[in-house]
Amino acid sequence: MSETTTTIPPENKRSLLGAVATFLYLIAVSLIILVVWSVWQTRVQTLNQSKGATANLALALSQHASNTILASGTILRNVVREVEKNDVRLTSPHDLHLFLKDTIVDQPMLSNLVVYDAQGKTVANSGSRNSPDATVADRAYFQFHKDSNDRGPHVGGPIVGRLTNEWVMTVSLRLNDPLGGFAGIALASVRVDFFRKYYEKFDIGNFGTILLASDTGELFVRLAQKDVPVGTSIANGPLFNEYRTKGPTGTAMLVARLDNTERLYSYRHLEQYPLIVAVALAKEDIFATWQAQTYQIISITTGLLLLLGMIGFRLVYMITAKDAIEDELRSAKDQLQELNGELETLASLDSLTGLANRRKFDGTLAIEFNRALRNHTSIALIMLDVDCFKQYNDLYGHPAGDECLRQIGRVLREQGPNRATDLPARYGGEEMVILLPDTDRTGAVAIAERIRLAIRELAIVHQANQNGIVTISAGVAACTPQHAEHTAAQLIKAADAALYEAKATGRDRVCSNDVASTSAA
Ligand SMILES: Nc1nc2c(ncn2[C@@H]2O[C@H](COP(=O)(O)OP(=O)(O)OP(=O)(O)O)[C@@H](O)[C@H]2O)c(=O)[nH]1
Repeated sequence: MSETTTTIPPENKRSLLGAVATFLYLIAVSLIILVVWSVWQTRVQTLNQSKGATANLALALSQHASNTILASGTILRNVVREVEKNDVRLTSPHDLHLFLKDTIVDQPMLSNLVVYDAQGKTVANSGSRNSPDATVADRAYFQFHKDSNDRGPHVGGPIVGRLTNEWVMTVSLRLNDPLGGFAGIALASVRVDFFRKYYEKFDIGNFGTILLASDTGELFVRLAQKDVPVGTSIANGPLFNEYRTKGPTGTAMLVARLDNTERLYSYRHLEQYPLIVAVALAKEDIFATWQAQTYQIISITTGLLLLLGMIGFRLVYMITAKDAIEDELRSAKDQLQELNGELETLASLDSLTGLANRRKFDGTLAIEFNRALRNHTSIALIMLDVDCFKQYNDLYGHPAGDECLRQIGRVLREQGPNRATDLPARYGGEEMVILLPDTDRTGAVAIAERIRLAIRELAIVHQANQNGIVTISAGVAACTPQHAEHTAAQLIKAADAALYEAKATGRDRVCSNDVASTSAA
């Protein structure tokens, strides 16, 4: 029977398991790399978007501050024009007050408009209160205009307005007398609160901040959770360090000293005025959504990795189990083959004598006869029969007869075959045969004679037989088969005829015969 099951050598099984483990490991590592990469990319994107948003807002707020100052400057220019039409010293304070009062209407950013003379004393203001003895000669903006011919607006502060008592940013212009000499200043007080209210409209998260400061570091506005007084100096803080080292615009992640919070700052120095605006989003706010998404992704990835691990274990288990089942099947098949072999042997054996049975003999005779026919070799057959066996049974009983046949069978097994192809068999009853392929008549007769003597040597007592012991008679036939001339049946017939002759001529002897002479007869 041919082997049909495909068996996998153990080293191949090990390498298959190794390949499965490596494959799953690579999938897991790739998944982790992919997740880390995508999480990192999202973080970079989030940071870049925030950088863009804060930079844009800083630009918009710097524009707003510039426009506010520009508008204040335009108003002041009208005042200057009005005052310089005459000498400031000749201007009527009452008329000027009315003019200033008219001018400030519909200007919510301004808390006051004032005209000061060359000594820093108030000529007129837009408000109802006046302090004619008070002087601003000590204020920096007054000193600036006194010392400079510059006719552009000067931005100062933050200061608390003496008349309005509120924090303001000052925008001022120089007044000249007709000869070009210093005649005083016109000043607009821009409410710090105006900026604050505007900044409050923007969403800067829970911990973000917007600030407006002079470029020397004094705060006008700082919109944040923790309140810081107007006028506080942040000149030595990280934002101004950044501004001093990196230039007029920039973006940086900094930790504020005022509240110890890490923020992404975008700052911008106004192009024309000595002011800096900065917008900052807290790192905590920027990455809040990213962090939540990252936790979700990590949970899903962990789930996927666990699933992958379970699939891997299942796969390895299945491969191992398949191997075990294959091993079991193989061993069952081997056992089955062994049993089949045993059954086949049993089916071809005679149970009493242990010789081949009639079925086996018939099959072997057909095969060997054809082989002899093809190869032109001789084939011989010995047919032997126990002498007076009927009397033996009658005398000693059937069981004794069986035992006698068993002993004769053993002699045939031990003495009969010279070669592997020789076949001793029980032909039927107490008749036995020995098939001798590639053996001629002389050789077969010699074997038959040897067996006859060996059975005599058993010396099994048989009172009813001549000599008082069990003997056999044997008929031998042989031939070199020729096509269309000889058959196996003829060989049997010739051997049987020789046996008949042995019996007829006195038993305990071997007679031989030719197949040809038989078929001729
Ligand atoms: N005990 C036993 N006897 C068997 C067995 N097979 C055949 N016999 C007996 O063998 C005897 C054969 O007797 P016969 O054929 O008359 O010949 P014989 O008595 O041997 O006389 P010859 O052949 O002329 O010498 C019969 O009595 C069968 O019953 C067997 O398996 N066991």
